[in-house]
Amino acid sequence: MRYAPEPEYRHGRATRTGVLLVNLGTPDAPTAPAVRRYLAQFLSDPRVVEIPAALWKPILHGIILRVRPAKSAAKYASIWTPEGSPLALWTRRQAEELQRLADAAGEALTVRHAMRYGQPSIATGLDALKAEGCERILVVPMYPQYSGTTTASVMDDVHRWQLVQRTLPEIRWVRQHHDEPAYIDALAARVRDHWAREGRGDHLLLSFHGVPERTLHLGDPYHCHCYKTQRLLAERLGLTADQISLSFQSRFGKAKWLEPYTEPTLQALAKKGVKHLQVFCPGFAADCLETLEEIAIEGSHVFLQAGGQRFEHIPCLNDHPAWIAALQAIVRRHSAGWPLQPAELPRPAEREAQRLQALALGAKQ
Ligand SMILES: C=CC1=C(C)c2cc3[nH]c(cc4nc(cc5[nH]c(cc1n2)c(C)c5CCC(=O)O)C(CCC(=O)O)=C4C)c(C)c3C=C
Ligand SMILES: [Fe+2]
Ligand SMILES: [Fe+2]
Repeated sequence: MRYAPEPEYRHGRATRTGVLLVNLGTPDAPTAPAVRRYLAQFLSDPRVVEIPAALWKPILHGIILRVRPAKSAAKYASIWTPEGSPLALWTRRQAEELQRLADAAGEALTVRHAMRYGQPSIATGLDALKAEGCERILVVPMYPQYSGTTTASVMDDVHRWQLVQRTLPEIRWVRQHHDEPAYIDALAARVRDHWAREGRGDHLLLSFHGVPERTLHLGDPYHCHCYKTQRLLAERLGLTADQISLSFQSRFGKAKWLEPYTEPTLQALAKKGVKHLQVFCPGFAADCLETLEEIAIEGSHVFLQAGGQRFEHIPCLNDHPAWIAALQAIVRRHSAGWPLQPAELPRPAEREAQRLQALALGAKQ
């Protein structure tokens, strides 16, 4: 059959609005086989690697998936928690906390989380929301800065799910939130919290995930979004141009990626005389391998080796209350016009009228 079976349909039940928070995904375990499964799905996505499949598949299966899983698994092992991968646990917690805020406000929202690669899948999340009576669903890719490599891929997967639905919910999505005031406020609150505990460093470096440079020339707005986030955050924190800068991390492969790269930037800052460096990753909604291993562990080594004296990684937004409140604001704005209150029950006066009508009908028979 072409279409997935519809959930049991109940007449007259209250409909709800669903929210699906979607992040990238992460392996199930810090082991080479689990990382291989994850990377095979991730790196086969043509949105992520824009090399013709005939050229890319032999490289992916012949080289990358033989070598990288063991190396990456060792890195994952260094940041793994008793509750699993940090990215998985923070994303789950973000959905739980947003649900709690909606419940407290009396809003008929059902919040779930999903992962673009690995589990829980986007299809599982959408199936569950539909089965819970959500006739309207807001998809929130947890990427503040839009990129074809990430945000668009989430929507590809949502569209694949839609192709096999007989009854479609109304779907909206948050394309980007890199300049949303509530997001900038949450970033500023996170940095100020850190300053209150550790003091203010000599310099604040914002490290964003990189993408191949050619995507910029082909029209991807990611690079501009990162710079705008930096400008707005600097304004909100009252930092001048020499107190804050931006770099791009996590380069993959041989091609040129967006510059400046994070690693040489860390060395250059130390050489320039920055003693106390604080690094913050506003492009990651949750701490993950790229922030906890690449920045907090490796980045720290690089900076100290180059002559720096003190290095701190400022945690990502994770479950910071200002960020959950920002998510609530983003959801409210994007669901404007959708009923967020539970479907209204008949009011007493209407019920009385119905009772009288029923009596009158009965008397006529
Ligand atoms: C191969 C190209 C890659 C592109 C393009 C890319 C873009 C991109 N990624 C994120 C966010 C995350 N990436 C993470 C891990 C990760 N990224 C790549 C490759 C590309 N990313 C790889 C191969 C990996 C896996 C780890 C490794 O083997 O090095 C993560 C962390 C996942 C976790 O489990 O913790 C995140 C988050 C963004 C935002 C982005 C484009 C803007
Ligand atoms: Fe990545
Ligand atoms: Fe990395």
